[in-house]
Amino acid sequence: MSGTALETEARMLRIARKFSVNTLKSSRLCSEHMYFGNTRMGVISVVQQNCCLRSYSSPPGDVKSLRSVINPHISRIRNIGIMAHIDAGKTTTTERMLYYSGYIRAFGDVDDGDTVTDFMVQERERGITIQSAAVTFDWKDYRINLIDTPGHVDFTVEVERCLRVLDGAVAVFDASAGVEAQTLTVWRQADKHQIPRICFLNKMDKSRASFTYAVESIKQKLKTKPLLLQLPMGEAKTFRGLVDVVTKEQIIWKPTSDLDDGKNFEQKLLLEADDPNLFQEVQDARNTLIEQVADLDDEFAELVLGEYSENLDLIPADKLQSAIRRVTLAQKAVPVLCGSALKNKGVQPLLDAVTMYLPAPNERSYEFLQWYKDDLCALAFKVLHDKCRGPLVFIRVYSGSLKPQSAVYNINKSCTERMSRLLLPFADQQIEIPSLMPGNIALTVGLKKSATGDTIVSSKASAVAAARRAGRDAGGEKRSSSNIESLLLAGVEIPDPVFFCTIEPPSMAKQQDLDNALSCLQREDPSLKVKLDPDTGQTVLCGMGELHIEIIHDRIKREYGIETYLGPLQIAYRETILNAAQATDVLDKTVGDKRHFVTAELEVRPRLGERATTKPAIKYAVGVIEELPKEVQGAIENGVTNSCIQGPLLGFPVQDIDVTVQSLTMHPDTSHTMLSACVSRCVQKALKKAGIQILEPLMNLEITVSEDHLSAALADLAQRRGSVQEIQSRQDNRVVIATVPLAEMMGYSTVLRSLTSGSATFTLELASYQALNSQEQSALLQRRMGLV
Ligand SMILES: Nc1nc2c(ncn2[C@@H]2O[C@H](COP(=O)(O)OP(=O)(O)OP(=O)(O)O)[C@@H](O)[C@H]2O)c(=O)[nH]1
Repeated sequence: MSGTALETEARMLRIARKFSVNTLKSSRLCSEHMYFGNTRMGVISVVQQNCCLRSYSSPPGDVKSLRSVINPHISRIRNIGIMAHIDAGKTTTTERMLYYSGYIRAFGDVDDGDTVTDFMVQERERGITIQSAAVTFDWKDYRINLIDTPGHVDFTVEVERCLRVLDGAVAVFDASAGVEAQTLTVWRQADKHQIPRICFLNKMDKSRASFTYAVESIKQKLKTKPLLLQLPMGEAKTFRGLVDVVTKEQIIWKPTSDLDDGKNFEQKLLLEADDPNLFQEVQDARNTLIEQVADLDDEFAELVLGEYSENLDLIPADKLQSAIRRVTLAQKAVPVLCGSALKNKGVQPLLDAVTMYLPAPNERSYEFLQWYKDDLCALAFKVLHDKCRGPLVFIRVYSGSLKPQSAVYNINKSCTERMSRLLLPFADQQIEIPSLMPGNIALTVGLKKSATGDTIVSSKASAVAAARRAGRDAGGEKRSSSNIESLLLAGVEIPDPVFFCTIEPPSMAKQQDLDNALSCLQREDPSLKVKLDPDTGQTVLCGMGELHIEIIHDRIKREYGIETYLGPLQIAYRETILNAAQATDVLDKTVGDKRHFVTAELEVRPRLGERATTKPAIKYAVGVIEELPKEVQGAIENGVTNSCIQGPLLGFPVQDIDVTVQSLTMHPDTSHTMLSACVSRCVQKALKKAGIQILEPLMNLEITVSEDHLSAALADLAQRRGSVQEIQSRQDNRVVIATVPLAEMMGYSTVLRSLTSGSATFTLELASYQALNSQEQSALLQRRMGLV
């Protein structure tokens, strides 16, 4: 056998063996990743041969169809996210989806730490999803790109980033808890991105599961119209199946004697004789559904009032399904399904609903796409670091196409990069493909500078052409360069971190390694910020929560082998101004034979009533902007933005200010760097004059606690400057809704656990920034100066 043939066979054996492994215990980041050949032909031949190796284990049933579906028709693609509160069952549901679609031979168990999508060591140990993992699989004739998103609020940015590339989402609920805090947060994020959703009431087998309660909480808390497409047959211990309200078919899972994997179920029309009460319930539910849909969809209303007005029973299932699809896509209502992922019930109908009711990529509209026409526009939405192949970047293509071995241009980084390979992330395998078409998602190899959230286009010329179109189509309105840039970007808004701490390597010799590790981690996770403390020269980590920083610390140790020391965790305060103030600054420097001369006059003003932002609004007095070339404007904007990164009092970011450039004169030889420096100094002067107010992060806190421990939790909250807004009942528990300053929440999880014997859970989410009173502000100043 030739060397190549031997290699191919070895590869085939490895592939076959890998499919037969029931549990995927090794970390996939370090494991050898297999390629199915470099060319399309290679893909076909290896897959065909592999299909013959049935004695090892059959590969996923549909792998052979890869030949025809490397780039399925856009209408057959579903880019779907699964979102929910922590522990609602997203990972378990994903595993079941992969199993039923044939991409894994046995499902993993979150509790045993062997799932496919939770693959980082920390995720397996802690049983939570930290980084969203994108997984591709086929269900019937559809390509599903599924993204499992994290439930912990420290990783909200991960959720936001995923929502950007999704066309639809499945919201998973614990049927015994209904809508929980994090679901609400993610739901709002999905509203912001206008993502059509379906709801899956999971855990119907749990002792306190209640379909009615969960539906009611969706109605009340999410302020949406649930469309009940299924009714459960039994609840808790008696939960055994579902009735499809649209088709009136009952689906009952029947375990075989040796296996209860949920593959075996009976689907048949529900007859009155089977269960008269249930039959009537389904009949009523179908009529209600028809009325709801007719209220929301004119086309369907015509059918109901016309052809079928005499007998609603005669409305064909496919007409009702099409109407449900239209109202779901228009986000006028949300289909609701139910099941138990753990007990293997309800996941196949959920997959059918995903393909039936959620949109294809071409059914969504994205504003930025109009500027690209048919040119490539893609978004890098996730970066992984593979020890052998370097950074792997997950990309979604919106328009145009992507090919391996080609150069692409990153708008955010203003650089051209070369991409060597394109891979489809099929379950835990990656399959090399020759091109990626609009609407699809893939992994790229070779992009070294691209980070999560970057927009990728075919070339600089294409970016310039798009910018020109965006500027030209502005309808006479003058847009600043940063406005045009934001129009072109498919990127994600990253909230500012609320916690920070210093991080030190064990010795100076390891500093370089630590810097490398941190820059890799930052490319993966843009919510992690790293900066250098200008006074002490120490590296500072800024993150979204205690858990976030803890995980980063852990990953540096495990993945990069560096034992680091973290300083005490501190709060990321903000600074703002109390009054308007003006300042003038003059820079006059001669470097070599060049004279750099600038005079700048600026005014700073508090911005009222808008969403808190650290991005200063930059304005120009009448007559100033007309005279300024674009590059000079860019340098001024740079200077203003830089001066707001570190406020004059404690060095925290400055928020909510307007800066007006009142006059500016400069010598023609002046460099842009000198101009920025002068503007920056002038803003700092004005800020100092305007009076600085320190702001602290105020958090929304939701504690779910049993009645017996409620008073202990409330007493503790009072000590933390907490303000209780509402106490709700949720089944046997109480839910405390409060706001509390983040500064009072250090180590809260440990305290709450001991106060409530581990029975309470909580979620914490940034609400706003509130002003410290003068006593608190001077106490903080003293602490920061080391006086107390
Ligand atoms: N009774 C019951 N338990 C379930 C069901 N689905 C999941 N679980 C359990 O609920 C726990 C959380 O499940 P996961 O799948 O990790 O939930 P998740 O939403 O992915 O959690 P995070 O990634 O941490 O946000 C595990 O102990 C599961 O075994 C279900 O249908 N019924």
